[in-house]
Amino acid sequence: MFVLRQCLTLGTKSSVRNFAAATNLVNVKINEDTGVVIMELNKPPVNSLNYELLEAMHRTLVKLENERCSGMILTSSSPNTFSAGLDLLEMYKPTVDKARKFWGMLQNTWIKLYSAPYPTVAAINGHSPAGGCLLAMSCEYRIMVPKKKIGLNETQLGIVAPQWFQDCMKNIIGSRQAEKALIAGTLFSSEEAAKIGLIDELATDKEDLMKKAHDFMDEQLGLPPLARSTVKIGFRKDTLNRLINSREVDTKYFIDFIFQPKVQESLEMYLQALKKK
Ligand SMILES: CCCCCC/C=C\CC(=O)SCCNC(=O)CCNC(=O)[C@H](O)C(C)(C)COP(=O)(O)OP(=O)(O)OC[C@H]1O[C@@H](n2cnc3c(N)ncnc32)[C@H](O)[C@@H]1OP(=O)(O)O
Repeated sequence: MFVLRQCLTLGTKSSVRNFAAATNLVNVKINEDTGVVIMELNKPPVNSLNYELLEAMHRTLVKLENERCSGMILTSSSPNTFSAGLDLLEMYKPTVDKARKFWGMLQNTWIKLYSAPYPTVAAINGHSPAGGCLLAMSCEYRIMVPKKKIGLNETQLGIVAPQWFQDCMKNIIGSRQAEKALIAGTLFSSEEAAKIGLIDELATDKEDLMKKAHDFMDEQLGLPPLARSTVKIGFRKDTLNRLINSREVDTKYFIDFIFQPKVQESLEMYLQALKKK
């Protein structure tokens, strides 16, 4: 299988097709021979997750349900950042309608990604704070380049990671470690994240990252797909259902929270600090 994949990625026999995407916010390529898809986030400079990027991801995930997709590798075209998390401008002084639409699309995208039956790998080629960490945690396996940061740092911004973000972290690193990390809003270095199991493997560089992602994919493709996906969904269903059964409450909580003057103040200060950097 490994040799076959090397041939395919070296291009001798491979047939890689670009997915016709409605926008260039995501680059999507499917290997017609293996069915493995690479979804590359492409919203420079830092892949901040605004409505349009989330919609492009969601549209792709829906489309993959009808393609012969055997697995998906999620990565980024940015040299330094996997994703900077939610676009702060979506939360800073929005209208209620805009905030509601944005949050609904985030929920939609997460539900599709977290419940994808095929194997999913996050090839984390840069920083991955907050919503970026959520995307990575929603995949089944995480590989990361060295000396970058990952974590749910919301507390540090004066906001709170929603329950489903917290659940994803608990499911990966356990309740005690997650509680400490969430209260402090810890951003872990790649190396620290590997130690606590927030990421599964370290890679030396982008090339090694993609090689390791394909290696994991090869292992998964050797397993009976129905048994594999049944176990995966079994593990994830409580976390999924917790959000699916309370989407409206979750949205209301988000809106009530971000419209508080103190929260808007914190966001304004954080945005200014980012601009001054
Ligand atoms: C009850 C519910 C309450 C709310 C729940 C909210 C849940 C999740 C929250 C989030 O995901 S909030 C987002 C948190 N993200 C961060 O804290 C990361 C902030 N960014 C950074 O730390 C850095 O940008 C980086 C990712 C480490 C990359 O550093 P780099 O030096 O390469 O790039 P910068 O110069 O800092 O940034 C370039 C450019 O992008 C703008 N920007 C960065 N991050 C964001 C963002 N998340 N949203 C919007 N814009 C962002 C940054 O201001 C720069 O802009 P310009 O100065 O070039 O205009």
